[in-house]
Amino acid sequence: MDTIVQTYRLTKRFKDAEVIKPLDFTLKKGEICALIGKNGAGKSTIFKMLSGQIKPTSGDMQLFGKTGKKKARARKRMGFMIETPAFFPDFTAQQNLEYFRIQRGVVDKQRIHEVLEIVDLAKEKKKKFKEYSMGMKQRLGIALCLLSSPDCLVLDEPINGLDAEGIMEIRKLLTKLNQEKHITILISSHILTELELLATRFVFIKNGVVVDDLSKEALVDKSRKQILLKVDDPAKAARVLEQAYVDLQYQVLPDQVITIQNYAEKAGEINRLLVDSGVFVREFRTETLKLEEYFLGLVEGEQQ
Ligand SMILES: Nc1ncnc2c1ncn2[C@@H]1O[C@H](COP(=O)(O)OP(=O)(O)OP(=O)(O)O)[C@@H](O)[C@H]1O
Repeated sequence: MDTIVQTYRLTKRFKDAEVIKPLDFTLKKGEICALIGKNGAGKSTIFKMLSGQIKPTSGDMQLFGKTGKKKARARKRMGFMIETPAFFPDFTAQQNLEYFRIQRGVVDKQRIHEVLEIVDLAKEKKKKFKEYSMGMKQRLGIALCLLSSPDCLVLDEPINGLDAEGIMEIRKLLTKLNQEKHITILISSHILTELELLATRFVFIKNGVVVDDLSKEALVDKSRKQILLKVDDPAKAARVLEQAYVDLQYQVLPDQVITIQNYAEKAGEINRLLVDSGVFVREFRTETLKLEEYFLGLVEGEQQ
């Protein structure tokens, strides 16, 4: 079974507000899938529907290919960290995990030591939770998710508020879980750059709608350099360019501006070609597309 999550036209309405519009989403085995959207976009609501914490208003979903009652058993193969786990501040990390191990019916006592090793907290297991840094607290939360040896982790903003070192540690940990333990990961953030180095797929969400869904390769592609030119006759320029380059990707923008996405290395040649064809080129430059700005444009904007 290669599909871990599949939703079909899943929606959620709170009173008058439809906060998740019909959502068709697939999470494939082995992915580290980042759900990116600003606060209020609907990330937690999607995760809560997946975890069973809240009921969808309409639509359906399969977990590990199961629906109906079998879905509940399939859900046990997933570890969710949606809200900060309610650890006891005066308990040590080990005592906290022991409490939840019993509560969740995990039989193997040894598992506590295993998960503390995995999240690199074994040496600090006797420290009280309240003495932990933010990053350590988050890693303990992930350890708690791992107690039941899940095949998939769903983590809601686990690096929110962490410093650079904390973010790097979580990134290292999640990469290790994915590559060595073959755990599929669905993770959310409101900042693309936090997950840019970690995820293998990026799903952008705005006002409860998926506005883009890109592989890592496609994302890297979008961050390549582009050519920006300002000409007197954009239609003519476009004709000349299309004749010269069959697979040219370009956009004609307002103010007689044309941007070319996939030929930055041929900037000089393109400039010459246009001039030789009688196009008056007023401005010509290559620029690096600011990925963060581009995607902020995608996920920000007025709430509907
Ligand atoms: N229980 C609720 N009752 C009413 N509205 C809710 C409820 N839960 C969430 N919402 C609304 O649904 C929308 C989506 O919220 P959600 O928490 O899913 O967003 P998010 O992308 O996870 O953002 P954040 O990172 O701020 O949690 C928001 O407008 C929020 O106010």
